[in-house]
Amino acid sequence: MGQTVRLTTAQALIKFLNQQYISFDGEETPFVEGVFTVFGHGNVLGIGQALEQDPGHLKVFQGKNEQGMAHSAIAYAKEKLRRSIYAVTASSGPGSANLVTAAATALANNLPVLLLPADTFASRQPDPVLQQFEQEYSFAVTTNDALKPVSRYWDRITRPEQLMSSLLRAFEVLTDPARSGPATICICQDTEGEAFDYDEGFFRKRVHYMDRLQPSERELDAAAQLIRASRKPLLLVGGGAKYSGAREELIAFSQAYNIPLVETHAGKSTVEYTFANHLGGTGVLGTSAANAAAREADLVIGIGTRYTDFTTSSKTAFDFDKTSFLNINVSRMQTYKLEGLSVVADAKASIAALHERLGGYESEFGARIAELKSAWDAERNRLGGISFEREGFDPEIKGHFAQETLNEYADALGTELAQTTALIAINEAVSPDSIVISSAGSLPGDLQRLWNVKVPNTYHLEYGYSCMGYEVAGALGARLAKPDREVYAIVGDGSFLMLHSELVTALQTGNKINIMLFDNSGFGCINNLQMGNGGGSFQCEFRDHRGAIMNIDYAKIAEGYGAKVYRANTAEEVQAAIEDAKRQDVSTLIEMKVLPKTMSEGYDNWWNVGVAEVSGSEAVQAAYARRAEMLKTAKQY
Ligand SMILES: Cc1ncc(C[n+]2csc(CCOP(=O)(O)OP(=O)(O)O)c2C)c(N)n1
Ligand SMILES: O=C1C[C@@H](O)[C@H](O)[C@@H](O)C1=O
Ligand SMILES: [Mg+2]
Repeated sequence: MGQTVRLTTAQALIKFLNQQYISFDGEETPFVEGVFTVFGHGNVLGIGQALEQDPGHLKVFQGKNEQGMAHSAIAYAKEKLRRSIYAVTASSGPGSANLVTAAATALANNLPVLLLPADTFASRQPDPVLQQFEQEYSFAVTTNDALKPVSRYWDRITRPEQLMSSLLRAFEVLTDPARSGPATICICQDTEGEAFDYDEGFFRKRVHYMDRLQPSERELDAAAQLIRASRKPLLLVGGGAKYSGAREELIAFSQAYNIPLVETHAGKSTVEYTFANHLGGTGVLGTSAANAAAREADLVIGIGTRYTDFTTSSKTAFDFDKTSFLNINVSRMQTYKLEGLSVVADAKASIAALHERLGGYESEFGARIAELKSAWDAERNRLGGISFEREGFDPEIKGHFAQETLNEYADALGTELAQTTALIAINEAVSPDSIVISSAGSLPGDLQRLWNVKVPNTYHLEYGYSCMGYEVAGALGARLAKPDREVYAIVGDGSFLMLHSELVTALQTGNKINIMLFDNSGFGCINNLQMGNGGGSFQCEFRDHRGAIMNIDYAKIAEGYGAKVYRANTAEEVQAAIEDAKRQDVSTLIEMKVLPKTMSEGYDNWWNVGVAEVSGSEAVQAAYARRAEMLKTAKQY
């Protein structure tokens, strides 16, 4: 052993974080950008002391809610294509518990984040320490154990020297594209302040290489053979393609062999929609063009996709009798799906290598791609110009609300604005390199279908966990990653109510975000789901104890925090507000009252949801029968 340096566990942690670098395609950059903190007794005297004494290059932010700040950290990593992270420290007990949702969000989306919740005392001297719940069957169980199932790596530090092996393992996971996710290191609150003579070698600069996993010759031969045998292959672009930076290879491949390209939420904006062969989002929230191409395809080339239910319309989007799958993914597990041919490799490297093997090949899609795209573009135009009528209005979500109910909403909210019209107006008004971010409710569907991307990597949807409350916090993370871009959080009233406290952090730190608040006074998409499956309207509208539709002044709330706010209830007002918001340095909120049932829906999609098998309602029985019929056409696994 060489020289040693006497540090507390927390000081050693911060020193180590400063020395981690990532190397991707030959470019070497620091891996840990900073630390989000909510201090409590569990971490302020340990990690807090260490950061106050010497943060090194780490930026330190004071979060307002542990889940919120962890969402900011996750969004930052997503925007940085997983090549840079924030750490998040929480105090023990409730602070740790608040991290669970965020950890699961990171896990479902394969996004790296280092979680550092404090734990109870290693010595157990003060037990029960404040916030220790004393599980009777084991004092070793603490709130932090709830993070185990939602972490890619989890450890508890009860002695200072344990930190060394733990951190090495955590960073091995955080920098591995195949297993990227949350690494959680829980440090006992007394241990944080305990000192140890650390080997100085532990704090030397360490470079983590994110090498591109190359496909094998066998994989490439088999894949090329499969494509050559296909008449109508389809490129399905998932998040892995985006993280790998495969845009140019995908465009060249698609162009060379006239193969249409469709995308998942995570893959969206890897290739801009202005590319001629791009048919938009696929699956439950897909465009008519993408879903038609998927049904016609006899080979799906899935690139970095998890094939979620939303992507596959619960395994009904394809004609499984004739369609095969070629799955390119750095995760071997993902390549096994849908009986696909596995290529366990990096997307960019694989597409480039396959391109070289397909000379002379051409798909049989011919002019069909342009035909599908122009039909969809016409439909999108229609959705951008929906105008509400007081009589005989036929909303996109049909047969749920009678005209009187829609009129009641128009009166209560003082609006006639349709959601699709508002969203397309926003798409046209923001500068094309802006980042748009969302995660839950009905807006992801409209975004997936209607948000036309002109600049690559400008669409940020957390739809692995579809966690309400990600939008505002995520916008802050995206802004930290791209400080020169405008960032727009596209958020429903329900999601805003669930969690928006990092707006205060954005205002406090001068990191401008724009919140586009769609207020339809309710959990709109869930109301659609219940009513679309035979139910009534039950507990999803925001009505008060007298049955009146609630009209909440969200703009006033944001104004109270210090944001610049706008109220915009027509497409023109929305666009004018955006123009003014662009000129602001401060964070903004644009409140739009939109009518329920005016989000987009349909286009040959299906979602398998758990309809009641037994019910006194004929409508529910009918919904159950429809589901049973659809399941007959679905692939079972
Ligand atoms: C944390 C969390 N809780 C519950 C849900 C289930 N859920 C999905 S969408 C939704 C309602 C969303 O309402 P809002 O944000 O107003 O969007 P809208 O559907 O009205 O556009 C709910 C409760 C979720 N996705 N995330
Ligand atoms: O339950 C859900 C239904 C989806 O439509 C929605 O987008 C998502 O947020 C969700 O959780
Ligand atoms: Mg709503």
